[in-house]
Amino acid sequence: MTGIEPPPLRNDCFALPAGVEWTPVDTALDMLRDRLGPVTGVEMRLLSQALGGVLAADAVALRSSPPQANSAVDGYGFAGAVPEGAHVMPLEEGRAAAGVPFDGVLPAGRALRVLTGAALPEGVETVILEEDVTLGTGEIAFRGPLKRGANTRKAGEDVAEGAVVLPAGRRLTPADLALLASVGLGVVPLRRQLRVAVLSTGDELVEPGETAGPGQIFDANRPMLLSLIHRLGHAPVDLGRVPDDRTTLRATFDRAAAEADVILTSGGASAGDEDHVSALLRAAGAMQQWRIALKPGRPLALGLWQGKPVFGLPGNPVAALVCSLVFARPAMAVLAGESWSVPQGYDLPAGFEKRKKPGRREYLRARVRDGRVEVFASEGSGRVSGLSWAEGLVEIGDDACHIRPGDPVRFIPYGSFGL
Ligand SMILES: Nc1nc2c(c(=O)[nH]1)N[C@H]1C(S)=C(S)[C@@H](COP(=O)(O)OP(=O)(O)OC[C@H]3O[C@@H](n4cnc5c(N)ncnc54)[C@H](O)[C@@H]3O)O[C@H]1N2
Ligand code: MOO
Repeated sequence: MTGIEPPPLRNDCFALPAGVEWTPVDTALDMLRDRLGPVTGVEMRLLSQALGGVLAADAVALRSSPPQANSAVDGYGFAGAVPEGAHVMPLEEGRAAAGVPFDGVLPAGRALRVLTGAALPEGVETVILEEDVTLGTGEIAFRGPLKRGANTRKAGEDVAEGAVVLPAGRRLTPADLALLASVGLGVVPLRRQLRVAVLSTGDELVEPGETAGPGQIFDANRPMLLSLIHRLGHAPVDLGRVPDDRTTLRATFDRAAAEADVILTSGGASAGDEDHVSALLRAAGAMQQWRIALKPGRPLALGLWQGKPVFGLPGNPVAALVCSLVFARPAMAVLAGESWSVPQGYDLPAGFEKRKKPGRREYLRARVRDGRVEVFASEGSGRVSGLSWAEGLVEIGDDACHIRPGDPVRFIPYGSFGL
């Protein structure tokens, strides 16, 4: 499995259905899900280096967990159940501890000292908690009833040997590492990290911290997109700022295609005189100008540059983030070998009023206060402060046209998008 590389993407993978003027968000998402696939190779990695990696194959338990029946408490073990009432049992010499099993068979009617995690020796089926026992000389006294199997854990009760514990496409969490370790997996096949090139376009852009002249603005999208990619578990490749000059942009695209698996650009995505991203992709013959029934984020240019998918995000920072979260995030996940996931939202009462055109999905910057969804004061797509003010997005459904305070609306926390 090591070193296997998947095939390149087909040239028409971003083509939208013919005859649909404004494509609904869900149709566009279905298309991405169906037409994209992993583009990254596979390597074996130690569990200690596997956090955040994407499983390239189902993880199968090498052994049951727990591997044998064992005690859930510190106490005394014996065979069978005991009825209600007082009981006295003679104590067997020795004990069973985790990792140090009792070497023998416990005769019926006798009790043995057992500690938490100890494999149950033959003859022990039930354990009584030490707090419920009076210890005498060579015997214990306690009260029933106790069911057979009380305070014990069955072999394989968590996972059976041979069971699939995690599916291919899973991005590993700290809890997943515990699960894999518990079933004996010390090495796992993981996808190589997806490399995502990020570049900003526009003559007006200046690096934050530098001196900006009149008419110039600081590049806000690049730090946002680079850190987003990092958060999503991919490897960001910073290709800097590119002026509105087609030769330089072409050279930067060539570099991006050589150094990365996917290219994210911002700015120049629509069809104006200086919209060089879409112009270049169009000239390369593999460009789709998506017309998605979505606000913000109408102009989204998708294409392939030397076989590498390009997401031409709109320049307005709010649209750039929304398009990244709604489209680029799931697409990059699939390219990285992850399984498709829909960000989990919560229906909560609106703390705002809004009218909108039906037939178009809208995402507003939002946060939850006192159980109600608040939205940012402005819907302006250049208002970066609102992105930072928000703690998530509220998704206003395609067909909604009038939201009144108290109506249920879907709030999707940034965390559900992986931020
Ligand atoms: N005639 C039309 N004009 C526009 C339309 C339209 O449909 N018809 N759509 C508007 C919408 S909606 C958006 S969004 C923008 C997207 O245009 P571009 O992707 O071509 O982006 P630019 O024109 O290059 O920039 C838009 C805006 O964003 C600022 N910007 C760009 N990059 C950055 C950055 N890295 N950091 C911060 N801000 C950035 C740029 O200065 C512009 O103000 O088009 C509308 N126009
Ligand atoms: O993409 Mo524009 O508003 O839709 O910012």
